[in-house]
Amino acid sequence: MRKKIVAGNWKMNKTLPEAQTLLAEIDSFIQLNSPKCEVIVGIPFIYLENAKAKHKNLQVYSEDISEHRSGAYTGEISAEMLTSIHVDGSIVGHSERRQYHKETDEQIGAKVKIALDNGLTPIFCNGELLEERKAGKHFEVVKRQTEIALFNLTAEEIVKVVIAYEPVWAIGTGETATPEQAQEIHAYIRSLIADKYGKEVADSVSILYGGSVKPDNAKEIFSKPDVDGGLIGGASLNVKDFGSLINTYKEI
Ligand SMILES: O=C[C@H](O)COP(=O)(O)O
Repeated sequence: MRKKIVAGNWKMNKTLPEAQTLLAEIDSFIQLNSPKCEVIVGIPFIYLENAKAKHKNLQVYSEDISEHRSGAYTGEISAEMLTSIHVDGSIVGHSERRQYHKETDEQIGAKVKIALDNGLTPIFCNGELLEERKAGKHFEVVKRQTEIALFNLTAEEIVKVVIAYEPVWAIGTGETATPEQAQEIHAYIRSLIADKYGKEVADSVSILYGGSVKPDNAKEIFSKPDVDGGLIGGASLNVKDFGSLINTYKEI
C-alpha cells in the first residue's frame, strides 16, 4: 500500500516568528489528531535548521536543492548541507523554479539524483502550462518531464521518489483540475512508470496532486484511486486549512 501524503509548500512566505508559530501549531495538530496520512512541510531554507531542531518528529523539506555536490556555486544549498541539519527531503522541479529560474528537465533530474544519493526524499514536480493543456499536449509534456528527470534512476531509487503533478494553470489561481482530470493524468504517469519499471514499482510510487487544493475540494480529489494526496501551497499557510486537508484522510 503506497503512502498517502499531505505536503505543504510555503513558497516565499512567513517571517521567522510566523514560521515558528505555524510549525508549532502543525506539530501540535499532528500530536492531537493522529493523522491517517504522512504530513510534510516544505519551508524556506533559512527556517529549516530551527524547524528540525525544535520539531524532531515533523517531516521538514526544503523547497529546492542544488544540482551540484559542492564548490563555487554562490547562493546554492547542497544536499549534504541539508542532511547535516537533518532535513528529510526536498521539493524539486516546482513549476515556479522551471518558470522563473529556467530549470531544465535535465537539471531537475540531477537534483532528484543528488537528493536520493544523500538520503533525502525528492518530491519531483511535473505539470503542463495552460497553452499546452489547451493544445492537448499535457500527456506529451508530462511524459517528457518524467522520462528525462526520473527514468535514469534504478527501480530501487524511483520507489523512493514522490511525484507531484501540478498543472501550472491551477497553481494559485483558484482553478483546480477536476478530480477526473487529475485521475486521468495520475493514472497516465503511473502507466509510464509501469511500462519502464513494472506494475509493482508503479503501484508503490505516491503521486500527489497540486493546484488550488482547499478544504472544500480535497475530499473529491484525494478519493481518486491514483491520487495519493496533495502538494499544497496557499492552504498550507494556516493550520486551520492545512489541518482540515490532513484530516480529509480520516473521511476517505
Ligand atoms: O506547491 C504547491 C502548488 O504550487 C500549489 O499551490 P496552490 O495550492 O497555492 O495552488
